Amino acid sequence: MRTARWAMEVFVTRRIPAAGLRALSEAGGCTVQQWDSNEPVPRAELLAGVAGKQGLLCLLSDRIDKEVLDAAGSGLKVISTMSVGFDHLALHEIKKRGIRVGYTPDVLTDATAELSVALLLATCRRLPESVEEVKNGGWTTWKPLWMCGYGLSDSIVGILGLGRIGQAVARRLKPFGVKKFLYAGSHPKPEIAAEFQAEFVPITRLAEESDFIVVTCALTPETQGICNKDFFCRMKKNSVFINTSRGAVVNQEDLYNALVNGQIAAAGLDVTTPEPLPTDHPLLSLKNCVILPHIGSATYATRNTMSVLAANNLLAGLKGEPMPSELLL
Ligand SMILES: O=C(O)[C@H](O)CO
Repeated sequence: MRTARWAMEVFVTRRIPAAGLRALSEAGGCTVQQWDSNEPVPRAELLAGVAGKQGLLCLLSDRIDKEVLDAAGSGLKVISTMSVGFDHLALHEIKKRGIRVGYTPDVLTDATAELSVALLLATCRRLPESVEEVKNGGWTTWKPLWMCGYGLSDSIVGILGLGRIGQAVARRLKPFGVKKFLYAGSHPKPEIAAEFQAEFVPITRLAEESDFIVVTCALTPETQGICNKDFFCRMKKNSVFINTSRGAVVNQEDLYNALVNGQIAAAGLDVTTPEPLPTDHPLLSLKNCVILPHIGSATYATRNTMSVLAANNLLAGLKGEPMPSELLL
């Protein structure tokens, strides 16, 4: 634990990039208490740490629910999450208490879109499997029918959730020769979709017609488990499924069955339920499933910028000023 002298009190739930902590300490006027570790704050420490604080800077791995809000007490004014996702925050309880929320959209869009494309290519061109074959002696000679996968050229790409990250993915995939973009979501976005000549379709059609599906939607009650048995059954046998949003958008048992039964060709996941995925999880036994440890936004520059934005959101909220990125509840 590290403590510095300020007038308002804030709790920071993890070791964050130095730039973010510096932004807090240079602003003056607060006392910062931090769980100064790379590992998540234990629940008991979170409940104790937040007690009596006016500000909370948290991460997507911290569940901020009624229990935490009660432990904080009525003085808590601002919650600033160093993430664009906010499904870990009990927004209904937060709103009831009049607490303001800051988050970090935009600054991680490029990094996350880049990782989505990397994961898509790694999955459809079987990169982890191929690297493994080189190491284990499976590479005996050049073979016409060996390690073949699927390419983007002339393909149909379906984006589930054409938000900031979905658009940035489409923008990056277009030069690979994608024939057509489809998108599904809560409503059509004709002006945005025009850039990619993307067609708004029901999710069932997205599943049926896409060669590649990239999930970039937010996790909400509406999207929870939306990629389920029915969805995977509709997908083409040679199609590839990519998820860089939140694990809970996918019914993982249904995905496992789709991969094992050859209903779809492959899947690439940067997000799972739970995180971390237990090392004996069935999905990890599949060669046609590439799993990354939620590294969408993990560039040094992006994480620095996220931490500074999270700090600035917190400070602005504490001062009663407009936040650089406030989540409107
Ligand atoms: O919600 C977020 O900020 C992302 O998932 C982090 O990569």
